[in-house]
Amino acid sequence: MFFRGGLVAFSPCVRALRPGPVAAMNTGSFVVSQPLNYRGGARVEPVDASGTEKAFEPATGRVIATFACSGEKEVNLAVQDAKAAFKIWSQKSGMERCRVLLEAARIIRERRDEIATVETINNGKSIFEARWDVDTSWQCLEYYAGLAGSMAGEHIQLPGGSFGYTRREPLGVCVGIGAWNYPFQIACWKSAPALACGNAMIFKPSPFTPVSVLLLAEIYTEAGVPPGLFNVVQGGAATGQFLCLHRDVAKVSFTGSVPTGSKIMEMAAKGIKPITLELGGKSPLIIFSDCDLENAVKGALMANFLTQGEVCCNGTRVFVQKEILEKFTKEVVKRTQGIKIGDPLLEGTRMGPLINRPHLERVLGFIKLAKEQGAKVLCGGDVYVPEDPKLKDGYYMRPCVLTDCRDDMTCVREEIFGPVMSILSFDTEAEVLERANNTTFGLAAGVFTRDIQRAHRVVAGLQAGMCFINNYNVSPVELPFGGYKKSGFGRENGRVTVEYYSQLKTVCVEMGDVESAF
Ligand SMILES: NC(=O)c1ccc[n+]([C@@H]2O[C@H](COP(=O)([O-])OP(=O)(O)OC[C@H]3O[C@@H](n4cnc5c(N)ncnc54)[C@H](O)[C@@H]3O)[C@@H](O)[C@H]2O)c1
Repeated sequence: MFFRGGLVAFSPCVRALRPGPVAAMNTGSFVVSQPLNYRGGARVEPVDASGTEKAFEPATGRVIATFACSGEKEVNLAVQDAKAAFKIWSQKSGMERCRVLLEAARIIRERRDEIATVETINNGKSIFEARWDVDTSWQCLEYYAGLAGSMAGEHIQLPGGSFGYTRREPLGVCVGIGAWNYPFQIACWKSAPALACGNAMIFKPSPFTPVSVLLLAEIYTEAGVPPGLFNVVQGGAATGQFLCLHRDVAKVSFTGSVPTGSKIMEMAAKGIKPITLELGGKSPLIIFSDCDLENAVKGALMANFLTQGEVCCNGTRVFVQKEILEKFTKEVVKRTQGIKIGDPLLEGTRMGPLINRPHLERVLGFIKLAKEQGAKVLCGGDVYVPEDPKLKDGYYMRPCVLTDCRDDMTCVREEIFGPVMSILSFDTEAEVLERANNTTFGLAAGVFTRDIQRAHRVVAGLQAGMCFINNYNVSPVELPFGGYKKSGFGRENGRVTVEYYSQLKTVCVEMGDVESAF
C-alpha cells in the first residue's frame, strides 16, 4: 500500500492541542485544551450550542475532550464566512488553487507523524495504519491540485459563425459530514476536490472523532486559502441537520451509515441539493481454488482487519471454493491469531481498540448471535485485556473468524463494522456470483483467481462500485470510489469527482442577427 515516508516535525498546531512535542505523545497523556470549531481562519468556541459531547481515547477509555455541539447560530456564521471566502476563492485561476493545494499537501506530508499520532489517539487504529491514512490524504490533495489547473469547458462551433462554450463552475458552499473510522482522510477526500473546483467547505466530523480535522483546517490556512474557506463545526445529528437544511448550502457530501444517508437525502430533497452518499457495505470476497493461496489469505486479512474491521468496504463475506476451504481457513486462522493487539501508538501493534464501549458490545453481540444461529468461532471474538494496566479500560477484542456460515445468518447479512470475518463455501462460479450479489449493499467486492478471463467475467457480474482483482482494500486516489445500491451514489477520488463538485454552464453566443418569430 502506501509506505511513502514523511518527515517528522513539531508543528505549532499540535502543540496547541497538547503542550510538548508530538514525539513525547504517549497513550494516556493527550488532552485537548483548544476550541474544536474552526471559522474564519481560526479556532473558535461556538456562539451557541445544541448540547455537549465527549470524545474518548479508545485505547484507555479516557475522555480527551468535552465540547459544545454547534447550534443554528454557529452554523449560520460558518456559512456566512464560507460564502465570503467563496467569493475570493472562486475567482482564482485553477493554477492559483493548484499552488495552494500543493502547499497544503506538502505540509501534511511534513507533519505526517503528528497527524497520524492524533488520529491514533482519538480513533484507536494503529499508528502504522494511521500513517497510511495520512499518505492517502496528502496524495488526494496533490491529485486534485493537478486537476485544478486543467479544469476547462468546451468550445462548440454553431452555424453562421455563432458558437457556444461551457464553463465548469463551482457550486458554492459545500458541506462535508464524516464518519469516525477515517476522520482525517475523509475530510481530505471531500475537501480536496471541493476546493480544487473553487468551492468553500464546512466540515462536520463525527462527534466521536472531532480532533484531527482541526489540523487540516490549520494547514489549509497556513497554505494560503482565504479565511473561512474551510470551516469546522462540531456536533452530532442536530448540527448536521442545521447544515443540510441551510438555504445557502449548495451541496452535501456524506459518509456514514445507510439510515443517516437516507435522512440526508430527505433533507437535501427539500432544497433540491445535490448529494454524494458514501454509505455502508457487506462486501463479498470470492476466493477461487486456482488462486495464489498466500496472496488470497493476505487479501482476506486486509479485507477484514484494517482499522479493527471498522471499514466500510471490507470484504466480510469470504466465499471460498470448496476444494481449498480447509487449507485456506487454517492459514487465515493462523495469521489472524498472530495479529498483535495492544497500545495503538506502539510501532509493533497491528490492531488497536474499537471506537467505543457501545460499539464493542454491539460487535460482540453479533458474534453471540452468530453462534446461536449455528456459526462456529474458529478464533477470537472475545474481549482482550492488554497487560499494560493503563489500557485496562480500553475497548479491545480479538479478531474473529467464523465458519459454518450460511447466507441467511445475521453475521452474513448485516454490516458488523468490527473485526469479524465470515467464511462461506461455494462450488461454482454461477452460484457464488448470485450469492455475492444477494445483498442490498453494493460498495465493494473482490476476486482472487489466476484465471484472467474468469476474473474479469466475475467482476463484470458483481453489483459493486469498487472491485478488486487479486488484492483488497488498496485505495489509490486516482481511482473513483463509491457504491452501488444502498451503499450510496456519487464518487470520491478520481477525475470523475470533479463533476460532483462543479456544475456546467452553457453559453450560447449569437454572431449574427436575431431571427424572430414575432
Ligand atoms: N462508503 C464510505 O466511503 C464509508 C466510509 C466510512 C464509513 N462508512 C459508513 O459509515 C458508518 C459508520 O459511521 P458512523 O457510525 O459515524 O455513521 P453515522 O451515520 O452514525 O454518522 C455519520 C455522520 O453523520 C452525522 N449524523 C448523524 N445523524 C445525522 C442527521 N440526522 N443529519 C445530519 N448528520 C447526521 C454524524 O454525526 C456523523 O458525523 C458505517 O455504516 C460505514 O460503512 C462509509
